Amino acid sequence: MRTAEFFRTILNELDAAADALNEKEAAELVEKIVASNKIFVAGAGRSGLMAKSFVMRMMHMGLDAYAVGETTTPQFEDNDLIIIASGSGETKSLVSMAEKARSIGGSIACVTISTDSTLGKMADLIVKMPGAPKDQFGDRKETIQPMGSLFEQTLLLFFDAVILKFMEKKGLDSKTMYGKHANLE
Ligand SMILES: O=C([C@H](O)CO)[C@H](O)[C@H](O)COP(=O)(O)O
Repeated sequence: MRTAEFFRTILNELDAAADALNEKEAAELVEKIVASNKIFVAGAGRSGLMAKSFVMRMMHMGLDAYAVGETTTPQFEDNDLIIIASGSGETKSLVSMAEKARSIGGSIACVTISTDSTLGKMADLIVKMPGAPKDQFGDRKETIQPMGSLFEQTLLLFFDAVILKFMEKKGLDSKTMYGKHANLE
């Protein structure tokens, strides 16, 4: 297949993913972000990279948002929210993190394919994503892509859509947000 055909196949997979998104869950996540003091986002591997891009845009919107694990990330406290992105919902480091957050008393949101997973069951708020988890266990037909690629792409686009919802709600625009963009690059 030509590269452009693979590209189109990926876009078709993402098109189907958009149709499968749950609007109510997305709206609840936006409300929870608005209501929280600090917002922490966590994920491992490629899911973690998508999580970091979300944190960056939240910072551009003026939110007190952090990626877990950075040297400058502060304490999680009981009025805070942690958003955990995990396709499988079983990544061990994230489960421990959720347990710690639970013991502190803050809220846990989980963006995952696997709502019945350990993380899914621990979460106060779940956003279910379409797609296949990275082990692609069973006879999966959702994607031609390896491992969790479709989930990770969906995550990036979902988070960008959440940013647009937030911007609409708060009357923000790109120009204002660019005022907070790093200028020591
Ligand atoms: O890096 C990853 C891998 O390349 C899968 O495509 C995953 O994002 C990482 O292993 C975390 O997994 P999940 O917690 O199941 O998202």
